Amino acid sequence: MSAFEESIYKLVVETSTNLPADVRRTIAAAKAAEDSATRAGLSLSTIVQNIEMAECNVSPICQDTGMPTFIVHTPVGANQIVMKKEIRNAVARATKDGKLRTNSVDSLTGANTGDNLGPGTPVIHFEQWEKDEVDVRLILKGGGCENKNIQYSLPTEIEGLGKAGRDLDGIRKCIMHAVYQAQGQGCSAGFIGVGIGGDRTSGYELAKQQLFRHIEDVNPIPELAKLEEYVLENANKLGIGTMGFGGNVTLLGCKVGVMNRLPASFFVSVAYNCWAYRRQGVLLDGSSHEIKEWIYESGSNHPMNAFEEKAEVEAEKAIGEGRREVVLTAPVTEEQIRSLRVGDVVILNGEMHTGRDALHKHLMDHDAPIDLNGGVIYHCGPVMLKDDEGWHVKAFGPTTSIREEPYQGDIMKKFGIRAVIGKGGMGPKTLKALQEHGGVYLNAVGGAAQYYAECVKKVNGVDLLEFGIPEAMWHLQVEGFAAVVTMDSHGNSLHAEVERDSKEKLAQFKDPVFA
Ligand SMILES: O=C(O)C[C@H](O)C(=O)O
Ligand code: SF4
Repeated sequence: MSAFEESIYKLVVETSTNLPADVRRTIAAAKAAEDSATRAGLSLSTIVQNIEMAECNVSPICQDTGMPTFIVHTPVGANQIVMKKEIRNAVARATKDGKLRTNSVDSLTGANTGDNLGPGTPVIHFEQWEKDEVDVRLILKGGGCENKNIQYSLPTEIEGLGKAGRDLDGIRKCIMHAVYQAQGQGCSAGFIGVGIGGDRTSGYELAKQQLFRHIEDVNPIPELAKLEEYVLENANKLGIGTMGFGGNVTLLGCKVGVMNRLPASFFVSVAYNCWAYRRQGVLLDGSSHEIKEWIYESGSNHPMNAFEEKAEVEAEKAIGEGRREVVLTAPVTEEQIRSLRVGDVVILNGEMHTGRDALHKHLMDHDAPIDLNGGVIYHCGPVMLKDDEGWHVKAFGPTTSIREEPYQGDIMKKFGIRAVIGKGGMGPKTLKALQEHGGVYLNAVGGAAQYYAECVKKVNGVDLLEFGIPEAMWHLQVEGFAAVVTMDSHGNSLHAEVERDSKEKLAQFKDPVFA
């Protein structure tokens, strides 16, 4: 393997497994700002613990290792064709080693290429510069937060905020709304990059580029520096909180860039990134292609002090403060499920089955490959590796549940499923089905892929592997899998409540600020 390929491989592994110091500092500050006994506080403890486990296990922080996006600056005359080939080789190797999930899927057939290579993946942008070194930056931005990106075309009318004109105040309203509409579904607390201007394509690109800035930098354009500061301070007043559980911290960073536009267009493009803000970069020697320096301060040597004992003490404190903890072993009964209420913490033992987009669609008009009566479905596309002894779980966090809203209620009834685990919550159709059928929705901590992988004691089997590793139906024996009841069989939904409250709070930002 060439030195360039080796350096890129190191960059991929570091980006996927070790959150940089600036991100860690920001998350640690969020944790300090949140009452540790609340749902949001407990989730932040889990997140912190997960970050340290990922570094220690050299395994993905989150199971969704995102769309690998490289920005490469090369000296004039460097062979970019060879570099591109070697970047692709490094990505395929990192996938084979379980550092990246198999994330490249044929858009029409759904077939997974298995190595992250395919038309359009990975994304590689080249630029020449008049320096001797090669600068390679990588961002791994997952699908759940990517789905929460949003683009506004000014002037417009924004729900809760009224008219947004073609000025700084209109831009302010777009950004506040962008944070609101993400709720917890992009694994808040998140970071946003904003692109003002451009066309629809370059505007989004500019927004994503902002995510390469250092969290602690200050925007050189004074108006934009003020805007960033304003958004960061005020978005946290929306009360959405970590995972959309409600709380003091909703946004961890806001970076705004600007470019020219056509006279007729005025786009504000927002790229939403989850707390699992995985971006790193390397500066390579121009001739040896060895790593000279890392662009972002390493997360190693920045322990976040989340030792297991401490998280346990916090969990006990939370329970002491009136939160119920219920231990359940799957399969579960209707009676057990009907006794659960929003706010209860469920500790699950026994077998669970993964199922996401392909499986839900499939189950609508096919039989289930196994008996699901009293069963637990986990919205999760894990990272799995196979060796001589069989399959092993490498990362096991939840995926965004709302995508299954059209199917979930029907499938629960059809197969007698009693519990669904995921993140971000589900809508009215599922809530109604939970009530009629006797079911529960449990919210796990999004992105906490190492934390949950440790709960898996055995891989019992797999069905529908032809859907690809993330979409297959994995049957897994778990122990001590903790999740919070956020939708119960009595018609209560924490998600609906937080959305309602935050919508009311959004209205306080209606009046002009940057006149
Ligand atoms: O695909 C996934 O595993 C998760 C996705 O990033 C999500 O946030 O829903
Ligand atoms: S699951 Fe959450 S943390 Fe992971 S990529 Fe998706 S949005 Fe990010």
